[in-house]
Amino acid sequence: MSEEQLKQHRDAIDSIDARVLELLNDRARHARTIGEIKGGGVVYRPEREAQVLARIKSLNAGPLSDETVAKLFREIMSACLALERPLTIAFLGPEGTFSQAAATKHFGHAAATQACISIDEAFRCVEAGAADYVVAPVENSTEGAVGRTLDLMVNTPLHICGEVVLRIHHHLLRKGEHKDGIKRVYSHAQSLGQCHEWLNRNLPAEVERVSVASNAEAARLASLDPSAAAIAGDAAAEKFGLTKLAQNIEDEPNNTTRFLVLGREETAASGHDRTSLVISAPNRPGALHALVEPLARHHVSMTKFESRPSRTGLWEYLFFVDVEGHASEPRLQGALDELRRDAAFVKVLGSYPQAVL
Ligand SMILES: O=C(O)C(=O)C[C@]1(C(=O)O)C=C[C@@H](O)C=C1
Repeated sequence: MSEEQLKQHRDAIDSIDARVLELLNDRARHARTIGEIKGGGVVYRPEREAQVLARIKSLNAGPLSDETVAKLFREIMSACLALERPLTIAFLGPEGTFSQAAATKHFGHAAATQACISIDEAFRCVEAGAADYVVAPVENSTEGAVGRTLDLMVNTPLHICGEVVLRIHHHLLRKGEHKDGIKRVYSHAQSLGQCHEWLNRNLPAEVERVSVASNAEAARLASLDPSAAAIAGDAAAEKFGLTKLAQNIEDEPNNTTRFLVLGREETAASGHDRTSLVISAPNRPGALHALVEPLARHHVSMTKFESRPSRTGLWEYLFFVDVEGHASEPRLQGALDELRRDAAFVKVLGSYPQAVL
């Protein structure tokens, strides 16, 4: 390509950038006015954000991929929302955890993130109004449910307002380039589980596996201890200046974690929603069948069913159920009315848009 052709295309890009900039600020002015109309009320509208992103994907004619344009618009909306009022998102810290990556994926980079020492603390922070939303892991495709998040949802006054699905890549990290002399590997118990086979095959049996509060904490400890390594993701590696001795060491190639977003308000229907419930059945034959039967009869499809001891000291279980649709839809209302009549305990944890990104 000649210099002349190159210049022509760069001139075209310069003039397009000027138009894009003008349009972005036009959009931002509208968002700021919307913020004024909201008059100090709730600024974040998950159902509207999901609709904007879904529309952008459906309008997209390429060559940029649907995923790429959605990510760009995610950031544009994040910046527009920050003009209305900047949000603070509580997550299980320290900085560099997958929970923080999930928070940024969902709210964009204009939202501030607040590291908390535990999932309990992150919930409390939002319940007390010290942060706007909490992002908490709820299930991993390899390791299953995150029990603490499920337990906290039973009693919290917060409502689920969104979900984030994050692809999880783990790396073996260390200060320095050498694999020799590793005496222990730090990581979160879930991550040690997700890399169990790889560790068996690649590290001597005497290397101790030490579970710590988070992957980022594991990376911090490994950065201080020359005889240690950590299993953690990219963000933690970067934050603590660790070298990747081995990449993508998760046993399951499609290792993903689903996070829930909770806030103090309920969310309106977006048209493509999910509802999470927790139900408990009396301990008698056929009780469980009686719980799910109304869902089938009202044509409500179930996308998750998870049981968990109720922690009352009795031998009873709670069932965490996800269904398609919003609790305000008539078919779901019908099923919920029947459930409330028959079950020992029913709580709607929230209706929220299904993940778009
Ligand atoms: O539509 C709104 O309510 C807005 O505030 C605008 C906007 C956007 O940038 O599109 C920003 C924040 C909301 O969470 C949803 C959408």
